[in-house]
Amino acid sequence: MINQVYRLVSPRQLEVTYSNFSLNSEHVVVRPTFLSICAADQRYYTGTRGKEAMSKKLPMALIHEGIGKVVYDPKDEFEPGTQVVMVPNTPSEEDEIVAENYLRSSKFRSSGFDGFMQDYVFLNRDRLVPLGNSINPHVGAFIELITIAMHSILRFDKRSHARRQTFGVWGDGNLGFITSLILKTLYKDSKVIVFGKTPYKLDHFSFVDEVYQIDGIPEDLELDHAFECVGGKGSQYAINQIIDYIKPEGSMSILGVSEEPVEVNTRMVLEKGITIIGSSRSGRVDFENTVKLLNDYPNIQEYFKTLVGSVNEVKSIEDILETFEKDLTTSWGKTVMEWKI
Ligand SMILES: NC(=O)C1=CN([C@@H]2O[C@H](COP(=O)(O)OP(=O)(O)OC[C@H]3O[C@@H](n4cnc5c(N)ncnc54)[C@H](OP(=O)(O)O)[C@@H]3O)[C@@H](O)[C@H]2O)C=CC1
Ligand SMILES: O=C(CO)[C@H](O)[C@H](O)COP(=O)(O)O
Ligand SMILES: [Zn+2]
Repeated sequence: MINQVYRLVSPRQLEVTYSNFSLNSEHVVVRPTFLSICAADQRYYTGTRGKEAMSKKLPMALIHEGIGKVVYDPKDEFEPGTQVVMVPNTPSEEDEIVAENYLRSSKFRSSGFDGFMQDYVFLNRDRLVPLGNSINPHVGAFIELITIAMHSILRFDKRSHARRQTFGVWGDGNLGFITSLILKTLYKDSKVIVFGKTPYKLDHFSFVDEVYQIDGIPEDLELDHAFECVGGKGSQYAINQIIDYIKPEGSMSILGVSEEPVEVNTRMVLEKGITIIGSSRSGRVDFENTVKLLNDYPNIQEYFKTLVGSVNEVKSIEDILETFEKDLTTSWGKTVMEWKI
């Protein structure tokens, strides 16, 4: 079977390549339906990912957030038409301590391994999680980003001390929204405070207890634990502000990706005995937990719908380019592609 793969070859330049796939293999074949653009895809698309990574990882198909429908399963375990979310992390070994997304041998789609911008995606059987019919497909498109927050909260829960009166979340964008919403859902008795830069964005966080602009935080404010969901240059400022406001022995989860190393006030990390928890990507179990969360708390989906920035029909390479450019100029929410190419 000839499959068309839409690969980024250099910044802002895509090419169609044709790859041959055997239907007799073990892979389940999925037709993507709704895809969503991640900040990581934009770093490759615009070429800001850094020269070395660009030359090492390109050409490749972008996008690691998406859902689709099964079109062919050689073992007939998935009915054709089954709605599934695709897991971008692809492990090749198991470890009893190290999770699949931290194994250096794992491949991650749209990071040196073809992502979901293809006519058909050929996936190992365990890289699909059935969605059922009660999940809105526009929200479904960015389930992978929800799994990132779920994964980091699970890591935090296992590693932090038990006092959870107040959580701080830095970042008034997509990941900050998702993380604070899940914290508010899972830790009902805890206070969640969001810290951001833009009043218009902070207005979307109607479900949290308090929001502050980062230049107007009360001096006596204190937090038990905090999540950094900023990334880029802003993450240095956010991390150091967290160190200032967190109580001794609190945990700080870092999720934002920075291209350059950031300077951290290690003296105060030591003096306060802060636990720093790095968190990257997610694995199958996080997708299962996330689908369960969306089904267990139908109300949460209503909030996630407010994170859908736009839904764009994609029928050609020009449409892909237009959608990536539109995403760059969008200040709020996720850019979703309805994949009709
Ligand atoms: N660990 C992981 O596995 C994953 C990490 N990420 C990373 O998480 C980061 C956030 O992603 P996403 O939410 O989609 O991006 P967004 O751009 O939507 O969100 C970041 C937000 O933080 C705001 N901000 C900037 N500086 C500060 C600051 N000092 N304090 C508080 N807020 C600040 C930004 O405002 P403004 O735009 O005005 O500067 C923006 O609104 C990115 O680096 C992304 O790559 C994403 C997915 C997975
Ligand atoms: O977005 C992500 C997961 O959803 C990760 O941040 C992304 O995979 C990082 O990868 P890269 O090293 O290619 O930037
Ligand atoms: Zn991502």
